[in-house]
Amino acid sequence: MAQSRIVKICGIKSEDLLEAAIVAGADMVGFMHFQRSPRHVSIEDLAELISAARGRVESCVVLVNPDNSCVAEVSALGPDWIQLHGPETPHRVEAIRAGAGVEIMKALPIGAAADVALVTDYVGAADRILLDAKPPKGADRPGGLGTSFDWSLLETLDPSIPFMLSGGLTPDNVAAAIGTVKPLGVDVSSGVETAPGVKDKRLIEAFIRNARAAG
Ligand SMILES: O=C(O)c1ccccc1N[C@@H]1O[C@H](COP(=O)(O)O)[C@@H](O)[C@H]1O
Repeated sequence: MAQSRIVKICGIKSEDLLEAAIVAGADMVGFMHFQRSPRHVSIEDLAELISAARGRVESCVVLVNPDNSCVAEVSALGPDWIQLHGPETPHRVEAIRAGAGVEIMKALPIGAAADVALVTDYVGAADRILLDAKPPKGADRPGGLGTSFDWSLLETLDPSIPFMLSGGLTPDNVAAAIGTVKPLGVDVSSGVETAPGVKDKRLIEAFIRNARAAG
């Protein structure tokens, strides 16, 4: 039987919103641990959120170019996944994966055909690939900016590579994204918020409903 499309709601900061995402049918939730993000949560809050998610929905902690002590501290909390959203090389991803003992999702920025060509370097280094919009020069963070990229760039990607899609997805465009790109899953943060870092239950429900309806 074909696996249904994975829907990830990222940047959750409270148990209330975690509960809303679970009830709405999310497969995966993401928690940011990156000081410059408006969705940053502390290690103490991560511990609470991961334990509240355990056995109900897959949890994923998003880190940006973490050092080994950060990876150890986060993996000790027992998330299902760590998402690496910085400039980590394939070699560094492999090293983190070997030491962390949790599955690793590697986010890769896409802005041009040359970025698509780099994706294969990470296949085998990470357990899953996430393709996100390349941030503009001077952006203060590498993701969570609510900007999308030209999905037609992915026409040159090896079709045997499974990947999740993110970058500027919203309840209004998620069905078109799924129809066009046919990703393994979709990931959203800004598109289910009313302001940076402020998630909205109704937008979360609408995103999941529209993603499921797209098949
Ligand atoms: O959300 C952030 O602030 C963030 C900071 C640093 C790295 C990644 C971040 N977010 C992730 O970016 C993608 C796309 O987000 P959006 O839907 O375009 O807002 C997603 O995985 C976020 O969790």
